[in-house]
Amino acid sequence: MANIVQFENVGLRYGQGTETLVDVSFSLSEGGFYFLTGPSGAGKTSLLKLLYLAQRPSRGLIRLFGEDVVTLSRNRLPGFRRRIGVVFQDFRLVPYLSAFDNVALPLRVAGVEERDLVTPVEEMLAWVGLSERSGARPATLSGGEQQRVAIARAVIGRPEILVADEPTGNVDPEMAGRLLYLFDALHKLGTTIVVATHDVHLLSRVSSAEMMRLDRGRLSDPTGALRYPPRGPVAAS
Ligand SMILES: Nc1ncnc2c1ncn2[C@@H]1O[C@H](COP(=O)(O)OP(=O)(O)OP(=O)(O)O)[C@@H](O)[C@H]1O
Repeated sequence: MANIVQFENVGLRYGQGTETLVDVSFSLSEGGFYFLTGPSGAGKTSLLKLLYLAQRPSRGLIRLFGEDVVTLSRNRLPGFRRRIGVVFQDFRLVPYLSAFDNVALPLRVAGVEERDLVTPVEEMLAWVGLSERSGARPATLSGGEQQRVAIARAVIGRPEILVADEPTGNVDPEMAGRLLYLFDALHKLGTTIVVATHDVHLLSRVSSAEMMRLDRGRLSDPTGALRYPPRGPVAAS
């Protein structure tokens, strides 16, 4: 499998302080499933931000889809960002938009015609089990329902990489199981999945996942992702 992500000696420094990420080097294979773990403050969110192009590194090389993205011109960034879906821990749904319109947002931003987006949005809402809640605003949805809207929005544009930051932080174990089921379904379709999590239960449930561990800004295995011991297949709850 080709490398879809490559970091070489990446450093990230916010302001004048010490580096938050130090000499981070790893590569991710296309179609892989990766967990990023490490204690609070280790730099997981910072690493993900580099990956989904919300932040540029202070030094080092980052290649996405085979291209150097550190020196990428501003006008090419949106095209790259569209290839990466992001599920934020706090969902970041637009509060005044319905579930339908939140999921439709990336397609509208990409210029998809209204008549062409109804079917994919409805299919995506059905996939996450929210067909009945299509017209509901985020504030009237449960935390788990909001999260499923966030996932539907992240994957509606068929991203090649899906990044999720602490996706089980706000949901109960049953919801975490459903979430993993959705991620696994996407993984089976060929999407590369990267999930930052503290949730040891989650880590034990994807037998094919590889694990990366950050500690004080350094990857504990600088040569790349470590294979996580298989513990049986993903179970849908
Ligand atoms: N925008 C920022 N400006 C300055 N410092 C920041 C910024 N974002 C993060 N940091 C600092 O970088 C370090 C790593 O933070 P980061 O959020 O990446 O860690 P994390 O591993 O995701 O933590 P958690 O598990 O608690 O979410 C922390 O010391 C944090 O205070």
